[in-house]
Amino acid sequence: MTPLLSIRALSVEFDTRHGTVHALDRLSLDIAPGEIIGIIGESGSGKSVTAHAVMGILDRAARITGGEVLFQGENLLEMGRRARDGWRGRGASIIFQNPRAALNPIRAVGDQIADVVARHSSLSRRAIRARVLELLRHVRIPDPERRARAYPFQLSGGLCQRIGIAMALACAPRLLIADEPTTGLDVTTQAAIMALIRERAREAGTAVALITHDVALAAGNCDRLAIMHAGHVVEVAPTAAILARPRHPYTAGLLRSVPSLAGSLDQLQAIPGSMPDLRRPDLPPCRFAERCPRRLPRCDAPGPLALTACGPGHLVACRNLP
Ligand SMILES: Nc1ncnc2c1ncn2[C@@H]1O[C@H](COP(=O)(O)OP(=O)(O)OP(=O)(O)O)[C@@H](O)[C@H]1O
Repeated sequence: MTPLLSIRALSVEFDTRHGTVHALDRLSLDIAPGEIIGIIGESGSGKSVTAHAVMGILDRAARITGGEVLFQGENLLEMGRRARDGWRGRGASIIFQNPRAALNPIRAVGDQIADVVARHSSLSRRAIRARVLELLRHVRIPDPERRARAYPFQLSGGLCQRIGIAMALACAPRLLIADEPTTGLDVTTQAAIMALIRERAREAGTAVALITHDVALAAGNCDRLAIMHAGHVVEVAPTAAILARPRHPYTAGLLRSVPSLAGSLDQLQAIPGSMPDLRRPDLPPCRFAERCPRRLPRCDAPGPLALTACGPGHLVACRNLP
Protein backbone atom coordinates (compact mmCIF):
# COMPACT_ATOMS: atom_id res chain seq x y z
CA MET A 1 0.00 0.00 0.00
CA THR A 2 1.25 3.52 -0.78
CA PRO A 3 2.28 5.11 2.50
CA LEU A 4 0.44 8.16 3.77
CA LEU A 5 3.66 9.42 5.33
CA SER A 6 7.13 8.38 4.34
CA ILE A 7 10.08 9.64 6.36
CA ARG A 8 13.23 8.95 4.39
CA ALA A 9 16.76 9.17 5.78
CA LEU A 10 15.85 12.12 7.98
CA SER A 11 18.70 13.64 9.99
CA VAL A 12 18.17 16.34 12.61
CA GLU A 13 20.80 18.06 14.73
CA PHE A 14 20.64 20.62 17.52
CA ASP A 15 23.35 23.18 18.02
CA THR A 16 23.91 23.64 21.73
CA ARG A 17 26.54 25.38 23.82
CA HIS A 18 27.90 21.97 24.71
CA GLY A 19 28.18 20.67 21.16
CA THR A 20 26.00 19.36 18.36
CA VAL A 21 23.33 16.83 19.35
CA HIS A 22 22.89 14.27 16.55
CA ALA A 23 19.24 13.62 17.47
CA LEU A 24 18.04 11.77 14.36
CA ASP A 25 20.39 9.93 12.03
CA ARG A 26 19.05 8.88 8.60
CA LEU A 27 15.77 7.85 10.18
CA SER A 28 13.30 6.10 7.88
CA LEU A 29 9.71 5.15 8.64
CA ASP A 30 6.50 4.70 6.63
CA ILE A 31 2.99 5.13 8.00
CA ALA A 32 0.07 3.62 6.06
CA PRO A 33 -3.38 5.21 5.82
CA GLY A 34 -5.60 4.15 8.72
CA GLU A 35 -3.00 2.16 10.63
CA ILE A 36 -2.06 2.64 14.27
CA ILE A 37 1.69 2.53 14.64
CA GLY A 38 3.45 2.68 17.99
CA ILE A 39 6.75 4.56 18.07
CA ILE A 40 8.57 3.26 21.10
CA GLY A 41 11.87 4.09 22.69
CA GLU A 42 13.45 5.22 25.91
CA SER A 43 13.75 8.87 26.86
CA GLY A 44 15.95 10.81 24.43
CA SER A 45 15.64 8.29 21.58
CA GLY A 46 14.17 10.94 19.27
CA LYS A 47 10.44 10.17 19.28
CA SER A 48 9.30 13.75 19.86
CA VAL A 49 11.90 15.22 17.48
CA THR A 50 10.53 12.90 14.78
CA ALA A 51 6.96 14.06 15.51
CA HIS A 52 7.96 17.72 15.55
CA ALA A 53 9.88 17.38 12.28
CA VAL A 54 6.76 15.93 10.61
CA MET A 55 4.56 18.67 12.03
CA GLY A 56 7.05 21.41 11.14
CA ILE A 57 7.28 22.60 14.74
CA LEU A 58 10.94 21.84 15.53
CA ASP A 59 12.73 24.02 18.04
CA ARG A 60 14.69 26.96 16.60
CA ALA A 61 17.95 25.28 17.60
CA ALA A 62 17.16 22.33 15.29
CA ARG A 63 18.76 21.84 11.89
CA ILE A 64 17.48 19.32 9.36
CA THR A 65 20.67 18.11 7.71
CA GLY A 66 19.20 15.57 5.32
CA GLY A 67 16.26 13.49 4.21
CA GLU A 68 12.67 13.90 3.14
CA VAL A 69 9.27 13.78 4.79
CA LEU A 70 6.78 12.78 2.10
CA PHE A 71 3.08 13.19 2.81
CA GLN A 72 1.03 11.61 0.03
CA GLY A 73 4.14 11.94 -2.11
CA GLU A 74 4.79 15.64 -1.39
CA ASN A 75 7.94 16.62 0.48
CA LEU A 76 6.80 18.63 3.50
CA LEU A 77 10.31 19.93 4.04
CA GLU A 78 10.11 21.83 0.75
CA MET A 79 6.65 23.27 1.38
CA GLY A 80 6.47 27.02 1.95
CA ARG A 81 5.53 28.26 5.40
CA ARG A 82 1.95 29.24 4.48
CA ALA A 83 1.27 25.98 2.70
CA ARG A 84 2.66 24.08 5.68
CA ASP A 85 0.44 26.04 8.08
CA GLY A 86 -2.55 25.17 5.89
CA TRP A 87 -1.50 21.51 5.75
CA ARG A 88 -1.21 21.28 9.53
CA GLY A 89 -4.59 20.36 10.95
CA ARG A 90 -5.92 18.87 7.71
CA GLY A 91 -2.90 16.73 6.91
CA ALA A 92 -1.75 15.93 10.41
CA SER A 93 -2.30 17.14 13.92
CA ILE A 94 -0.72 16.36 17.23
CA ILE A 95 -1.91 15.64 20.76
CA PHE A 96 0.60 16.58 23.41
CA GLN A 97 1.65 14.82 26.58
CA ASN A 98 0.53 17.46 29.04
CA PRO A 99 -2.97 18.43 27.91
CA ARG A 100 -3.47 21.25 30.37
CA ALA A 101 -0.16 22.90 29.45
CA ALA A 102 -1.01 22.62 25.74
CA LEU A 103 -4.22 24.61 26.24
CA ASN A 104 -4.51 28.37 26.70
CA PRO A 105 -5.23 28.83 30.43
CA ILE A 106 -7.22 32.06 30.00
CA ARG A 107 -9.58 31.06 27.20
CA ALA A 108 -12.68 28.85 27.49
CA VAL A 109 -12.00 25.44 25.95
CA GLY A 110 -14.96 25.70 23.54
CA ASP A 111 -13.55 28.96 22.17
CA GLN A 112 -10.15 27.32 21.69
CA ILE A 113 -11.70 24.54 19.63
CA ALA A 114 -13.75 27.15 17.72
CA ASP A 115 -10.52 29.01 16.87
CA VAL A 116 -9.10 25.87 15.25
CA VAL A 117 -12.31 25.21 13.29
CA ALA A 118 -12.48 28.86 12.15
CA ARG A 119 -8.82 28.92 11.07
CA HIS A 120 -9.39 26.05 8.68
CA SER A 121 -12.90 26.75 7.38
CA SER A 122 -15.24 29.50 6.24
CA LEU A 123 -18.15 28.35 8.40
CA SER A 124 -20.54 30.86 9.98
CA ARG A 125 -20.28 31.50 13.74
CA ARG A 126 -23.38 29.42 14.30
CA ALA A 127 -22.02 26.51 12.28
CA ILE A 128 -18.70 26.72 14.14
CA ARG A 129 -20.52 26.54 17.46
CA ALA A 130 -22.47 23.50 16.27
CA ARG A 131 -19.21 21.88 15.12
CA VAL A 132 -17.59 22.54 18.53
CA LEU A 133 -20.46 20.81 20.33
CA GLU A 134 -20.32 17.94 17.85
CA LEU A 135 -16.58 17.52 18.53
CA LEU A 136 -17.12 17.64 22.31
CA ARG A 137 -19.82 14.97 22.01
CA HIS A 138 -17.55 12.92 19.77
CA VAL A 139 -14.83 12.81 22.44
CA ARG A 140 -17.53 12.00 25.02
CA ILE A 141 -17.35 15.15 27.11
CA PRO A 142 -20.36 15.03 29.42
CA ASP A 143 -22.62 18.10 29.35
CA PRO A 144 -20.81 19.69 26.37
CA GLU A 145 -22.75 23.00 26.43
CA ARG A 146 -21.52 23.70 29.95
CA ARG A 147 -18.02 22.28 29.50
CA ALA A 148 -17.45 24.40 26.40
CA ARG A 149 -17.55 27.45 28.67
CA ALA A 150 -15.04 25.99 31.15
CA TYR A 151 -11.40 27.02 31.47
CA PRO A 152 -8.71 24.33 31.48
CA PHE A 153 -8.08 24.63 35.25
CA GLN A 154 -11.74 23.73 35.86
CA LEU A 155 -11.39 20.38 34.09
CA SER A 156 -9.66 17.13 35.12
CA GLY A 157 -6.55 15.90 33.28
CA GLY A 158 -8.65 13.32 31.44
CA LEU A 159 -11.18 15.92 30.27
CA CYS A 160 -8.36 18.27 29.20
CA GLN A 161 -6.90 15.45 27.11
CA ARG A 162 -10.32 14.90 25.50
CA ILE A 163 -10.36 18.61 24.66
CA GLY A 164 -6.85 18.20 23.17
CA ILE A 165 -8.15 15.32 21.04
CA ALA A 166 -11.21 17.35 19.96
CA MET A 167 -8.89 20.17 18.85
CA ALA A 168 -6.65 17.74 17.02
CA LEU A 169 -9.64 16.22 15.22
CA ALA A 170 -11.28 19.57 14.42
CA CYS A 171 -9.98 19.56 10.84
CA ALA A 172 -10.35 15.81 10.27
CA PRO A 173 -6.62 15.14 9.83
CA ARG A 174 -5.39 12.13 7.83
CA LEU A 175 -2.70 11.53 10.46
CA LEU A 176 -2.99 11.97 14.20
CA ILE A 177 0.25 12.04 16.17
CA ALA A 178 -0.36 11.24 19.83
CA ASP A 179 2.79 12.10 21.82
CA GLU A 180 2.52 10.27 25.16
CA PRO A 181 -1.23 11.07 25.25
CA THR A 182 -1.97 9.19 28.45
CA THR A 183 1.09 9.89 30.60
CA GLY A 184 -0.01 11.14 34.00
CA LEU A 185 -3.59 9.91 33.64
CA ASP A 186 -5.04 7.14 35.82
CA VAL A 187 -5.43 3.71 34.21
CA THR A 188 -9.19 3.96 33.64
CA THR A 189 -8.88 7.34 31.93
CA GLN A 190 -5.86 6.02 30.00
CA ALA A 191 -7.97 3.13 28.66
CA ALA A 192 -10.83 5.50 27.72
CA ILE A 193 -8.47 7.87 25.85
CA MET A 194 -6.88 4.96 23.97
CA ALA A 195 -10.32 3.58 23.07
CA LEU A 196 -11.23 6.98 21.64
CA ILE A 197 -8.06 7.11 19.56
CA ARG A 198 -8.57 3.54 18.28
CA GLU A 199 -12.19 4.24 17.43
CA ARG A 200 -11.12 7.28 15.41
CA ALA A 201 -8.66 5.21 13.40
CA ARG A 202 -11.26 2.51 12.76
CA GLU A 203 -14.19 4.75 11.89
CA ALA A 204 -12.60 7.68 10.07
CA GLY A 205 -9.58 5.85 8.64
CA THR A 206 -7.24 8.30 10.40
CA ALA A 207 -3.68 6.99 10.69
CA VAL A 208 -2.37 7.23 14.24
CA ALA A 209 1.25 7.43 15.38
CA LEU A 210 1.27 6.65 19.09
CA ILE A 211 4.50 7.87 20.64
CA THR A 212 5.25 6.25 23.96
CA HIS A 213 7.87 4.64 26.14
CA ASP A 214 5.14 2.32 27.44
CA VAL A 215 5.74 -0.89 25.49
CA ALA A 216 2.69 -2.66 26.94
CA LEU A 217 0.40 0.26 26.02
CA ALA A 218 1.71 0.26 22.44
CA ALA A 219 1.56 -3.53 22.16
CA GLY A 220 -2.06 -3.51 23.29
CA ASN A 221 -3.21 -0.77 20.92
CA CYS A 222 -1.09 -0.76 17.77
CA ASP A 223 -1.07 -2.68 14.48
CA ARG A 224 2.67 -2.14 14.02
CA LEU A 225 5.53 -1.10 16.24
CA ALA A 226 8.61 0.95 15.38
CA ILE A 227 11.38 0.70 17.94
CA MET A 228 13.72 3.67 18.27
CA HIS A 229 17.10 3.86 19.92
CA ALA A 230 19.37 6.92 19.98
CA GLY A 231 17.96 8.56 16.86
CA HIS A 232 17.60 5.38 14.77
CA VAL A 233 14.61 3.17 14.02
CA VAL A 234 16.17 -0.20 14.86
CA GLU A 235 13.18 -2.44 14.11
CA VAL A 236 9.70 -2.11 12.65
CA ALA A 237 7.14 -4.86 12.17
CA PRO A 238 3.55 -5.93 12.82
CA THR A 239 2.98 -5.98 16.58
CA ALA A 240 2.37 -9.75 16.70
CA ALA A 241 5.62 -10.45 14.81
CA ILE A 242 7.70 -8.27 17.15
CA LEU A 243 6.17 -9.80 20.27
CA ALA A 244 6.61 -13.34 18.94
CA ARG A 245 10.16 -12.86 17.70
CA PRO A 246 11.97 -9.59 18.27
CA ARG A 247 15.02 -9.58 15.99
CA HIS A 248 16.98 -6.58 17.23
CA PRO A 249 18.78 -7.11 20.56
CA TYR A 250 17.46 -3.76 21.82
CA THR A 251 13.86 -4.77 21.07
CA ALA A 252 14.41 -8.12 22.77
CA GLY A 253 15.81 -6.32 25.82
CA LEU A 254 12.93 -3.86 25.83
CA LEU A 255 10.36 -6.68 25.84
CA ARG A 256 12.22 -8.48 28.64
CA SER A 257 12.03 -5.32 30.73
CA VAL A 258 8.20 -5.17 30.70
CA PRO A 259 6.54 -7.25 33.43
CA SER A 260 3.39 -8.08 31.41
CA LEU A 261 5.41 -9.16 28.34
CA ALA A 262 8.45 -10.82 29.93
CA GLY A 263 6.62 -14.09 30.58
CA SER A 264 7.43 -14.51 34.25
CA LEU A 265 8.92 -12.19 36.83
CA ASP A 266 12.09 -14.33 36.84
CA GLN A 267 12.64 -13.40 33.22
CA LEU A 268 12.32 -9.67 33.90
CA GLN A 269 15.60 -7.89 33.06
CA ALA A 270 16.76 -4.34 32.58
CA ILE A 271 18.77 -3.39 29.48
CA PRO A 272 22.38 -2.85 30.57
CA GLY A 273 24.12 0.48 29.99
CA SER A 274 22.54 3.65 28.70
CA MET A 275 22.09 5.45 25.40
CA PRO A 276 25.29 7.04 24.06
CA ASP A 277 25.71 10.78 24.44
CA LEU A 278 24.31 12.09 21.17
CA ARG A 279 26.87 14.95 21.20
CA ARG A 280 29.74 12.50 20.72
CA PRO A 281 31.55 13.14 17.43
CA ASP A 282 32.54 9.44 17.21
CA LEU A 283 29.07 7.85 17.41
CA PRO A 284 29.34 4.32 15.98
CA PRO A 285 27.17 3.26 12.99
CA CYS A 286 25.15 1.07 15.36
CA ARG A 287 24.39 3.29 18.34
CA PHE A 288 23.39 0.23 20.38
CA ALA A 289 26.72 -1.58 19.85
CA GLU A 290 28.23 -0.51 23.15
CA ARG A 291 25.29 -2.05 25.07
CA CYS A 292 24.86 -5.06 22.84
CA PRO A 293 25.40 -8.68 23.94
CA ARG A 294 25.76 -9.73 20.28
CA ARG A 295 28.37 -7.16 19.19
CA LEU A 296 30.89 -8.37 16.60
CA PRO A 297 33.80 -6.52 14.93
CA ARG A 298 31.69 -6.09 11.78
CA CYS A 299 29.11 -4.13 13.79
CA ASP A 300 31.65 -1.30 14.07
CA ALA A 301 32.61 -1.24 10.38
CA PRO A 302 32.05 2.23 8.92
CA GLY A 303 29.00 2.98 6.78
CA PRO A 304 25.34 3.53 7.50
CA LEU A 305 23.26 0.80 9.04
CA ALA A 306 20.24 0.19 6.83
CA LEU A 307 16.90 -1.31 7.78
CA THR A 308 16.61 -4.62 5.92
CA ALA A 309 13.74 -7.08 5.54
CA CYS A 310 13.88 -10.17 7.74
CA GLY A 311 10.24 -11.31 7.41
CA PRO A 312 6.90 -10.15 6.03
CA GLY A 313 6.72 -6.42 6.76
CA HIS A 314 9.52 -6.92 9.28
CA LEU A 315 12.56 -4.61 9.01
CA VAL A 316 15.59 -4.57 11.26
CA ALA A 317 18.85 -2.61 11.42
CA CYS A 318 21.40 -5.10 12.76
CA ARG A 319 24.57 -6.62 11.32
CA ASN A 320 24.40 -9.73 13.48
CA LEU A 321 20.92 -11.18 13.23
CA PRO A 322 20.24 -14.42 15.10
N1 LIG B 1 15.76 21.94 21.80
C1 LIG B 1 16.70 21.02 21.93
N2 LIG B 1 17.99 21.36 22.07
C2 LIG B 1 18.96 20.44 22.19
N3 LIG B 1 18.75 19.11 22.16
C3 LIG B 1 17.48 18.71 22.01
C4 LIG B 1 16.39 19.63 21.88
N4 LIG B 1 15.24 18.91 21.75
C5 LIG B 1 15.61 17.61 21.79
N5 LIG B 1 16.95 17.48 21.94
C6 LIG B 1 17.72 16.24 22.04
O1 LIG B 1 17.32 15.38 20.99
C7 LIG B 1 17.33 14.03 21.45
C8 LIG B 1 15.97 13.40 21.19
O2 LIG B 1 14.99 14.05 22.02
P1 LIG B 1 13.44 13.68 22.04
O3 LIG B 1 12.77 14.70 22.88
O4 LIG B 1 12.95 13.50 20.64
O5 LIG B 1 13.44 12.27 22.75
P2 LIG B 1 12.16 11.40 23.16
O6 LIG B 1 12.44 10.03 22.67
O7 LIG B 1 10.92 12.06 22.70
O8 LIG B 1 12.26 11.44 24.74
P3 LIG B 1 11.10 11.57 25.85
O9 LIG B 1 10.44 10.22 25.91
O10 LIG B 1 11.85 11.90 27.10
O11 LIG B 1 10.16 12.66 25.40
C9 LIG B 1 17.71 14.06 22.92
O12 LIG B 1 19.10 13.80 23.02
C10 LIG B 1 17.41 15.47 23.31
O13 LIG B 1 18.25 15.89 24.37
